[in-house]
Amino acid sequence: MAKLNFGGTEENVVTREEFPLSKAQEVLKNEVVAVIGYGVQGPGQALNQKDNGINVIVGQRKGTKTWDKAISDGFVPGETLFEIEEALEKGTVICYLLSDAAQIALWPTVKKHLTPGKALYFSHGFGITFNEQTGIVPPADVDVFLVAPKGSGTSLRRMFLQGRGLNSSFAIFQDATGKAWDRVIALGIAVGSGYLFETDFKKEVYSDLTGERGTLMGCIQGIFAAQYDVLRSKGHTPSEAFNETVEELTQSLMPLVAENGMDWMYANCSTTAQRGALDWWKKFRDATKPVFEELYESVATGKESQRSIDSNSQPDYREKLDAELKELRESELWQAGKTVRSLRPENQVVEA
Ligand SMILES: NC(=O)c1ccc[n+]([C@@H]2O[C@H](COP(=O)([O-])OP(=O)(O)OC[C@H]3O[C@@H](n4cnc5c(N)ncnc54)[C@H](O)[C@@H]3O)[C@@H](O)[C@H]2O)c1
Ligand SMILES: CC(C)(O)[C@@H](O)C(=O)O
Ligand SMILES: [Mg+2]
Ligand SMILES: [Mg+2]
Repeated sequence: MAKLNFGGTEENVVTREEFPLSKAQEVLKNEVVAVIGYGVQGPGQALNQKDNGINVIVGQRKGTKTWDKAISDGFVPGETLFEIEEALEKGTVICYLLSDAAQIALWPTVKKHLTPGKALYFSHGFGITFNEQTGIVPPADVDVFLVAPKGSGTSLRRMFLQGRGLNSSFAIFQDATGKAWDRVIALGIAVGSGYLFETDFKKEVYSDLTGERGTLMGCIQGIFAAQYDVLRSKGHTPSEAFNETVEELTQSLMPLVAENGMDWMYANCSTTAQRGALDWWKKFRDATKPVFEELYESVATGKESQRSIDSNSQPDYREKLDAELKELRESELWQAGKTVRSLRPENQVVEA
């Protein structure tokens, strides 16, 4: 494993030079990788493995939309697409990619098929770390590990098709066969990871739940809404408020941050903007830090995982989720965004 220096701290990272795809194919040549669940990560990971020449099968409930999606993605019923229990029986590696809440209900069935020497693969530390809430306690004679792509399953697939990889975390919880390391790294490469960063189950789930509730998703919507509301209340038009809050950020400035860091983005803006941003960022940090502390505490005490389990186990959770997403979509901010997005050249309808 390569040791890389991250701002002064050395960490273990597996690179594709060290563990090329040919090595992953060799390690997995006698394995049947059963991907259970075909939501967001399922398709990305299953298709990337298929394209990488891995013997991958999908386990889904027949008659569901996702079963049909797996067929349209090229999985063949009876050959590479099976009912969940059949796939569990055939698989030597079980990639458990149902939603975290759904993993609880299916666990007794999965456990039944975890015969000695098999591997149980997660893309999250959730089920194992919060096992008092999930009841997921694997038998001692199977390998248990995770590869958690740090991004959406949609991005995992898109970046793979572009010939790039998405960074993933990996962790081993249990090495029963003595081969867990080779197996997890081979799977990490096979699902389309660029680089694999070492962690443990608890750290992965604590950071992941914090990140998605925080800067990645929850916080960003919160600060967008706050700035947009202030601009609107001061008489700015929706388009001006949206452009100044979201469009410029995603289209112009974040790509610069992604390319070369925050200071470089700042340096490519006016001295006026730089002065203001340098004066104000610490105020925003100090205002939000207590909220992040509260969030981390809520994750660490198991409150967030319990809330996720409770709400996602309701029979009508999908309808409730859709209603909340609709409220967001129909808010003035995102309706203004829809019109602004339609003006991008790639979204212009060309008159015949
Ligand atoms: N979504 C992502 O991009 C992402 C990224 C990194 C890690 N993860 C992790 O990967 C795993 C899978 O996440 P996901 O977002 O793909 O899952 P998801 O929420 O999209 O659900 C996956 C599948 O579970 C099925 N499902 C839901 N309830 C079910 C039930 N009761 N019985 C049987 N099947 C049921 C759904 O139909 C779907 O096919 C989770 O552990 C998640 O935390 C997800
Ligand atoms: C894509 C995310 C937010 O990183 C993932 O953690 C998820 O749960 O979907
Ligand atoms: Mg997550
Ligand atoms: Mg994540």
